[in-house]
Amino acid sequence: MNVGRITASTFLIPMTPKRTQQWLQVVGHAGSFYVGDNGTLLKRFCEREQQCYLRLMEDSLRPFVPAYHGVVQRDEQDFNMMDNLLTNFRAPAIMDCKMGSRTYLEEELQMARDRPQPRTDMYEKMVAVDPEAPTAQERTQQAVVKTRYMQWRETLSSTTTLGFRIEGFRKANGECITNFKRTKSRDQVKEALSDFVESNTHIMWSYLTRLKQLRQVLEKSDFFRTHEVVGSSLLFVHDRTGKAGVWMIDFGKTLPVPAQRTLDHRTPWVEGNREDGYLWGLDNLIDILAKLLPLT
Ligand SMILES: Nc1ncnc2c1ncn2[C@@H]1O[C@H](COP(=O)(O)OP(=O)(O)OP(=O)(O)O)[C@@H](O)[C@H]1O
Ligand SMILES: O=P(O)(O)O[C@@H]1[C@H](O)[C@H](O)[C@@H](OP(=O)(O)O)[C@H](OP(=O)(O)O)[C@H]1O
Repeated sequence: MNVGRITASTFLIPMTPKRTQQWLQVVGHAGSFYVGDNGTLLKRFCEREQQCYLRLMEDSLRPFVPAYHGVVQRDEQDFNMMDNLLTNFRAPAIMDCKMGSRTYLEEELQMARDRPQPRTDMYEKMVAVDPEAPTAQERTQQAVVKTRYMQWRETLSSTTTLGFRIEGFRKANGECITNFKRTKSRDQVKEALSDFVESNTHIMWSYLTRLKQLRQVLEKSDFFRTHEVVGSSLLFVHDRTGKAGVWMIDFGKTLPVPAQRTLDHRTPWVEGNREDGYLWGLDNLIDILAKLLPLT
């Protein structure tokens, strides 16, 4: 599904007479969401994502994902209905971190080999950041293949070196920052995280505690053990009342591995092993956040 990208925009759409539902999309494809009734969010239907949510509702990870409420139709299109994670926050700060050391599926790599489809939009996004990045052939074609673009994005940012990257955030004061394509080193990530939480140690502690709980649950989850989790994000939300939470979102590229196989999510990826580096990234994220706090 390619419905365009957004950098940051605000949707304040009243859905019920009783209460105004607030929602704001930090990053991701534009045009994929509607705000639903009673604190729900509708995301453009994706069967893979539906299958994941159905399984996650039965898994120990359930408290760490938005509750899933099935498929609904709007304007003759199907949507997955889930909880809007912003519902119980006031003017929240929101951050999207894309997890894992790889942002494309093994099957996408195979497809790119079998049927390469060079894209001009990705070439343009690439040269906008680094005019020197395209190869001579890409320059001639004025186009790049998607997996090559994704790999370039991974090495430019912290995806390859830390196993996660900050995609963007909105601070409690409404400021939106999405220019993290070159945020790569531990120090750069630290600085960005510190800016997001506005150096509030209470919020940092809350995030750290929640991430450690998530790690414990991930290490035991049947769902996680048996799925390649690619392009999924952690959504961080806090507000000025001191409330904070982190949830896993975006399972459009999360696939079951063949029966009898399992993943540990820390072993480095080599093509064929399906490893995604998710837990390695979470280890690094926890470590970086902990170092922002005194005496952890
Ligand atoms: N359940 C939710 N509650 C609140 N906000 C959400 C929820 N799901 C998604 N969002 C918002 O929408 C953004 C994009 O979500 P998501 O990653 O699912 O979309 P996508 O279009 O699949 O993204 P990508 O471009 O990475 O494929 C998130 O960064 C977040 O701001
Ligand atoms: O962040 P960027 O640099 O804008 O690049 C986009 C990002 O990698 C998305 O994750 C990807 O969508 P998927 O993860 O769904 O593949 C999208 O591909 P697309 O243009 O084919 O939708 C890319 O354009």
